[in-house]
Amino acid sequence: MSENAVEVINVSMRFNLERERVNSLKEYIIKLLRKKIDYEEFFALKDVSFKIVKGDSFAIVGNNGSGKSTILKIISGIFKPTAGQVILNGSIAPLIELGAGFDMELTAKENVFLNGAVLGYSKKFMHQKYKDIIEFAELYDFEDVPLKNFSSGMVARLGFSIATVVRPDVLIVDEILSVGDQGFQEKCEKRLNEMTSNGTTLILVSHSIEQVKKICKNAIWLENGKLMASGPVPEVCEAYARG
Ligand SMILES: Nc1ncnc2c1ncn2[C@@H]1O[C@H](COP(=O)(O)OP(=O)(O)OP(=O)(O)O)[C@@H](O)[C@H]1O
Repeated sequence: MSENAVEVINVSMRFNLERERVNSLKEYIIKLLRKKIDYEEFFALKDVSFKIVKGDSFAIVGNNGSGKSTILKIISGIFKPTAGQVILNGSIAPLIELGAGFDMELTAKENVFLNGAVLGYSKKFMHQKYKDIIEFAELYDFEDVPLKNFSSGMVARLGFSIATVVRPDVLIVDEILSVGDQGFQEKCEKRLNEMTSNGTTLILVSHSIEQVKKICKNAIWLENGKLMASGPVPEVCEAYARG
């Protein structure tokens, strides 16, 4: 058995960016037929390698556009990398991105079951967990309210609560903590600490260095898709702060 929960090996990710603005589908098709669309190759990640040991609390830090969400999407299998590979040992529960896994027309209750199904859990299992989910999210008075009437913080609370009610081997948390208020953030941090104490591996993306220092042991720093530093949180955060 490998001691690593995640191994990222020489991963690169290339996107094709359109160089010129196309104003309509008609214009796009005409240009496409005349082969006049120019693409610019853009590397969101360049030859990135790192390992995350089982049970670690691991942060990914870096400025806007540095490739953090892209690497999370590659680890969770949403994107296939252009080059390199990811070895994953165990189950993974990517934290529902704000709004992405939800149907805003449905109620909180309906969304819990919808998300459970998307994550592959049975209806029976979701019935057992339902009360815990609503209680942790503190949404007892809003069970039958459509999500479109929720604040973004309330949606985030529901997403966090669903993703953490089960104990996956690897949990991914992308910025979502920053949306909740102070009290809820502390509750989330406590739950994350409990989960890592029980063997879950946590991968956290956060712009709050204070939060990273509180929750995580190890980290990497990405800049323009390149790995700038990796190691214990204090060292990586210091290097990041020095720029
Ligand atoms: N589907 C896509 N097509 C083209 N370019 C993309 C795509 N997804 C991301 N990019 C580009 O890749 C780069 C890295 O994006 P990414 O979302 O990984 O950054 P990030 O570090 O998560 O940023 P932030 O801190 O702002 O969330 C950006 O320049 C972005 O424009």
